[in-house]
Amino acid sequence: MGKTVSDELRHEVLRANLRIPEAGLATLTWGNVSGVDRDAGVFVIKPSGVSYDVLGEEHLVVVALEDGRVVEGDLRPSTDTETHRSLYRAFPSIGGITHTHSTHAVAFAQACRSIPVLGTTHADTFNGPVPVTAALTAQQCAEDYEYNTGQVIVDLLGGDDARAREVPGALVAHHGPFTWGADATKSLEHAVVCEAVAEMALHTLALGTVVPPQHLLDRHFTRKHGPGAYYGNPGRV
Ligand SMILES: O=C(CO)[C@@H](O)[C@H](O)COP(=O)(O)O
Repeated sequence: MGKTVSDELRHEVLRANLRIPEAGLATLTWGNVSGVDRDAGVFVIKPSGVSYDVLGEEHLVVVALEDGRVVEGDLRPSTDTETHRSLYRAFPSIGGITHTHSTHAVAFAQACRSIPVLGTTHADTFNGPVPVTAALTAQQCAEDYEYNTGQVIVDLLGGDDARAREVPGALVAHHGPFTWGADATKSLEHAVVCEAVAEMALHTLALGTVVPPQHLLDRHFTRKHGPGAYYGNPGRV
């Protein structure tokens, strides 16, 4: 079978995966990045359990958006593959997805608290708190757990693609952050920002929170992304 995805997409997905340890976002192999080719109806994702220091383009796995079948690749795709697939199918603007277990974002996920907007660093990327999902139900865990891990994010955002563009990430309760973007590279960059603002928020909350003025937050988001509807309650956790 000929190659199902471009060399460019493979290279971009590999590079984004290798930036997970470079950015200090993962312990062991606790993170994965994918990129989608919607015209081909597939996405490329990191194989499960493969260490970043041996990861190569030849290890990446190509998966069908429609039903999750492996269409190319010899290794088992990431355990989070169905979560990625669930998000790609719900939000058409998403071109890439990153999942990590980065320490400070996971702390908020484990506390079931959103990452509040406490400053312009956050507002530059996320037009609202990085929200946290409800915990998966026993049934959601028993059936299609990984797909449902994506569905709780979809439910959290109301399936709203516009909101997914303005707040390109969410915390899965008791688990960790998923971020996304126009491509794999942007999704990784959003994962870096998510972890950075989670750490900043944790320190700010310890010092005593001062809710930033809305006009300041709006100015920072809109100067980079254009006008948008502001979601969420600034500073409320
Ligand atoms: O969320 C999890 C585990 O809770 C995963 O992200 C693993 O930490 C990485 O799994 P693979 O991508 O190696 O299958």
